[in-house]
Amino acid sequence: MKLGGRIQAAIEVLTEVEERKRPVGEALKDWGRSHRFAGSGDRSAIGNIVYDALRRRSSHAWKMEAETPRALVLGTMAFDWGENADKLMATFADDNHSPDALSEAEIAAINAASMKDAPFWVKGDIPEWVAPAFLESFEDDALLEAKAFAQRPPVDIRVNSLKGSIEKVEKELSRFNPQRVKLAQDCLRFPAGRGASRQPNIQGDPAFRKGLYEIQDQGSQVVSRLIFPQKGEQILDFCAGGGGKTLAMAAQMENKGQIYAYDADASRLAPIVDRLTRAGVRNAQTRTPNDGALNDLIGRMDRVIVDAPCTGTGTWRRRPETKWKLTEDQLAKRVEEQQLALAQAREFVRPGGYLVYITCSVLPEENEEQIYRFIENNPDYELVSAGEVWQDMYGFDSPKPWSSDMMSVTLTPGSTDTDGFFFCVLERRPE
Ligand SMILES: C[S@@+](CC[C@H](N)C(=O)[O-])C[C@H]1O[C@@H](n2cnc3c(N)ncnc32)[C@H](O)[C@@H]1O
Repeated sequence: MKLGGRIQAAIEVLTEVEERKRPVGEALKDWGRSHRFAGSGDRSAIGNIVYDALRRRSSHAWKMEAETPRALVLGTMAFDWGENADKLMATFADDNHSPDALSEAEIAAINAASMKDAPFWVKGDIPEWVAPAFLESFEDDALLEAKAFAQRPPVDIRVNSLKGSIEKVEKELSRFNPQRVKLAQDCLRFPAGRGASRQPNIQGDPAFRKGLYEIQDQGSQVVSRLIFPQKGEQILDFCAGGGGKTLAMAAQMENKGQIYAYDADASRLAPIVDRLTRAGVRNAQTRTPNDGALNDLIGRMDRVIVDAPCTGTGTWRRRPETKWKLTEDQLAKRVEEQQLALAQAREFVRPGGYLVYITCSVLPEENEEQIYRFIENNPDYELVSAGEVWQDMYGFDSPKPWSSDMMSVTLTPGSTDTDGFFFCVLERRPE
C-alpha cells in the first residue's frame, strides 16, 4: 500500500472506533481481515497513525479546528509525521486509494498549526476534567508531564534472572539493538520509533518462549524492586492479576520463601500458571477466591502487596483511547474498589510487616488521598518514607520520581522515563 491508502485506512479504523465505540485493537484486526491485500507493514503503519491520532487528539483537533476522524488523522500526518500540506496533496494525487483532496480550510489549518489561546489541557492532550489533578500533582511541570503521556512508549523487557543474565539476553536480541536503562538493572529497552517504524517482535523470539524475559515496563520493574522482597519471606500478592509483580518478586527472592498470588477475579489469574512455569518460578502458588481461601495467612505475611485496580492513567501512552473514555464516575468506582482491597488486605500483614500500595495511576484521589484516609482509619499502620527507600536504592544522581512529602513516590514518563506508577509502604506497628 502507498501512504495515501494507509491514511485512508486509518481514517476508516478511527471512524469505527469513534462511531461504533470499538476497541482500537479489535477495529484494526477487523480492518486487516477485510483487506487481505494489506501486509503486516501496512497494518502496523495504520495502527501507528490511529494510536498517534488518539495520543494527541485534543491538540490536533484544536489546530485542525475539527474533531472528525479525518481531521485527527490529517493532523497526525501533518504535525507528527512531518507531512506538510504540499506533501499531503502530492501523496493523495499519487494514489487513488487516498482520502479526498485537502479542502482550502484544511490546508489553511495545517499551514497555520495554531495553538493560540489553547488551554493547558488541550496543549497537554489530557481530558479537561483531569487538568486540575495534573496541576495539583505536577505544578509547574504539569504541561511537560501531560505531553510526556502523549508520546509513544518504548517496549521494555525484564530479564528473568532465574534463567539467565542480562548480557545473555542482550546478545540474543542484539539484532533489535536493546538498550540498558537507568533505574531497573534487569531491564532492556527497545525505544519507540517514529512514523511507520515497527516495534520488534520480541515475543516471537525463542528466548521468550524459554522464559528468559518478560515484557514489563521499566516502571513496573522499579516498583517491584522498591517492594524489597527478601529471600525466605512470606508474601501475599493480593491483586496478582496476570502476575507481573509476582514473577518479578520471585526472581528477586531467588525462588526462596513463598509468594501467594491471589485475585478477587479468578479469571484474571488464569495466565499466571503458564507464566510461572515458563519463568522457572518455584516459590509461588495461586489462591483462587472461595470461602476461606486465605484464612491460613491471616496475620502471618511479611509483606502484602495491593497492586490496586485503578483508572490506568499511568498507561495512557500505551492505551491512548482510555484517556478519552475515562469518566469521573469510573474514577469514583475505582476509588471505592481500592478502599475495599486495602481494607481486606490489611488483616494478612503480621505485626511489624508491610502493606505495599501500588497503582498505575497518577491521580491524587487514587494515591495520596487514598493512603492518608487509610492511615486515619487504621492507627495500627504508619507510612514508611518511600522517598528515603528510593534514595537508599538509587542515591541522588539517578532520575527522581515525584514525591509530595517523601512518604510516597510517583513515577512518570516525564520524571523517570517510565509509565506512571504510585508506590508507598505502610508498616503495621509491632505489637
Ligand atoms: C492492576 S491489576 C493487577 C496487576 C498485577 N499485579 C500485575 O502486576 O500484573 C488489579 C487487580 O486487582 C484485582 N482486584 C480488584 N479488587 C480486588 C480485591 N478486593 N481483592 C483482590 N483483588 C482485587 C483485579 O481483579 C485486578 O486483576
